[in-house]
Amino acid sequence: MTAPLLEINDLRVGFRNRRAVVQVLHGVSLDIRPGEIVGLVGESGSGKSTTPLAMLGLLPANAVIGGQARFENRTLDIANPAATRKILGGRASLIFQQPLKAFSPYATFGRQLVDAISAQTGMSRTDAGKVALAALEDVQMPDPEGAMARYPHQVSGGQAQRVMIALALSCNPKLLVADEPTTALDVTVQAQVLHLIRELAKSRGIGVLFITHDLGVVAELCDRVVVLYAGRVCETAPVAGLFHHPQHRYTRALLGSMPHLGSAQAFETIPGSAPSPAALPSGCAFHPRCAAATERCRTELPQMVTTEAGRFACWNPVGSDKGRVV
Ligand SMILES: Nc1ncnc2c1ncn2[C@@H]1O[C@H](COP(=O)(O)OP(=O)(O)OP(=O)(O)O)[C@@H](O)[C@H]1O
Repeated sequence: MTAPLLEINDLRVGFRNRRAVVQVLHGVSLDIRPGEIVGLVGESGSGKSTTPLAMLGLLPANAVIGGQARFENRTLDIANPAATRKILGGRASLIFQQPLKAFSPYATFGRQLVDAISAQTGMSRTDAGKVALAALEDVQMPDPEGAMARYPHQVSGGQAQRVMIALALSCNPKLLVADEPTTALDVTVQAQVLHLIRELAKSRGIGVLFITHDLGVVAELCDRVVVLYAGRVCETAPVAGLFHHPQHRYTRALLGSMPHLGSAQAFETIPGSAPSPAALPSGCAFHPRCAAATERCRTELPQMVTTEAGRFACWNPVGSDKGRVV
């Protein structure tokens, strides 16, 4: 197996407010290999966005960060966002949900791409223009030359998302963080953008961390999944294994809450709501919402168990229902 491009161990993040530090991530570990697409899923507030922002050195000044990270075999000083940015700058790119927020409405895409590429690489504007055009061709932008002359309001949401991906790819990143990039798109355009991300990751060996709350997208796109609950990884496994044999009760509940197309089976809702980081339940944070919770779940934090299929942290995993843990 190839060595990880990025490894994060025991990532802890808190946000300082006037009275205290509210802990939001409690020791998140994950890795991403070249060409691998890792999905990061979880409910709102579970820490999906905080994780990559910490990895990229993009958290605000009130963040208190701890843990270890390595990128391309170099140790990152994760507690020091400026030092992390220095190493990752130009090696990692971020795309997010609202592409139009990445661009000024007052300048053409061509001008903005050329500005960004020449600022990042020191290239002349003429050379940066050629790189920009090639990047628009790589993302299969219809009429790439025409797109260079267009303003952001003159293109569709899907096309703006392609330009943002072109911008992200123009610095030849090794790592791409995609934070819900297709949530605002209609389903056909969403499928095209997912296909594009997969093709680019595989052909260029880019490691992708894809953040989403949509398990359908994960099934279509990702190689491996990391499930977050209340700032902790509760399960991680290759996508097929996780969908067919989830171990953590929360993972199973999430899968059960997916609508099944063409199936008469009603989807289940997860009772209650995700806890606030400032008031986490004792033991397993999911226990108040879990029908299979035991006394141990209420009092003791579950330890991470590693199996051939993946890792999970649950005192009473789904596999134990059949008398065995797979
Ligand atoms: N700058 C900040 N200052 C204080 N608290 C923050 C800050 N950024 C995030 N948080 C808190 O950290 C927790 C995790 O937020 P995060 O945005 O990572 O969750 P998420 O899983 O991405 O949610 P969503 O799906 O809604 O985007 C939330 O409780 C959020 O309020």
